[in-house]
Amino acid sequence: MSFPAVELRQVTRFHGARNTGVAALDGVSLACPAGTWTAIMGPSGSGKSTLLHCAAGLDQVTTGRVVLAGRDITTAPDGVLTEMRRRTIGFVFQNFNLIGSLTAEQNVAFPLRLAGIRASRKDVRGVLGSVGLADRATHRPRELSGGQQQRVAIARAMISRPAVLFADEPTGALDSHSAKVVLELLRDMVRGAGQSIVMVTHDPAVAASADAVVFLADGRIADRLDGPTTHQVADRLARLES
Ligand SMILES: Nc1ncnc2c1ncn2[C@@H]1O[C@H](COP(=O)(O)OP(=O)(O)OP(=O)(O)O)[C@@H](O)[C@H]1O
Repeated sequence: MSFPAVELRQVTRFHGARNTGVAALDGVSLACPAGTWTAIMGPSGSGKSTLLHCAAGLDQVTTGRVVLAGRDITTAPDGVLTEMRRRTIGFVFQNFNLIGSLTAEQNVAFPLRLAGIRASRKDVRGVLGSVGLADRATHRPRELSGGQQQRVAIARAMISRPAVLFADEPTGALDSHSAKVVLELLRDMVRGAGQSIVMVTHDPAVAASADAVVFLADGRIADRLDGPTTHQVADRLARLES
């Protein structure tokens, strides 16, 4: 892919009236190159979730443009966005968002089924195997630990080979060992398959797994670190929060 995975051009997102409302994003321009992992950080209320939602086409910008995997989605109709959600982008959330009544393998196959594609059992088991859960294929979410559930969610995102994975606090509900496993899987997606990740996190150690960290403050990009260390990230964040 020669174009950025995600590009925001002069994006604003107002909540409420334009003059009196809150500018959750206020002139944000950002290009995340294909095959890279970008972390979004910033104080509470700085616009991280809004940025993720606008970039993924889950929320509409007030002004500016959003280009996702080379396609301008700013005013794309619902049908196009739905299609992109099924084929081009994947999501991993803090609380896993698995379907409780389905087994691990049924959860993994679910997005493809929605897209009218029948995933072979071999493919589904293969992806579950790659996240270390080959022996848990027929377990339901309640029979799995938090870390295992998040690995099922990652397998579900991997099976359609999305160009861009959006992750919202993907390790927020996990212990440190499970978090490490999940971060290694995300790293494999970027390194092995050339996929791109845009991730919101509050945790400097998690952000340091990314290739770059973009810091927001009051809806604007306030800082950026490339090749970050945990210490550098914590230091920059503390400056923004002080
Ligand atoms: N639906 C909404 N209506 C009005 N204001 C909103 C709405 N959604 C978000 N905001 C405001 O926009 C700003 C950015 O919110 P956002 O959720 O993007 O921040 P955040 O950085 O993700 O925060 P946190 O770290 O606390 O989750 C905040 O001031 C918030 O109050």
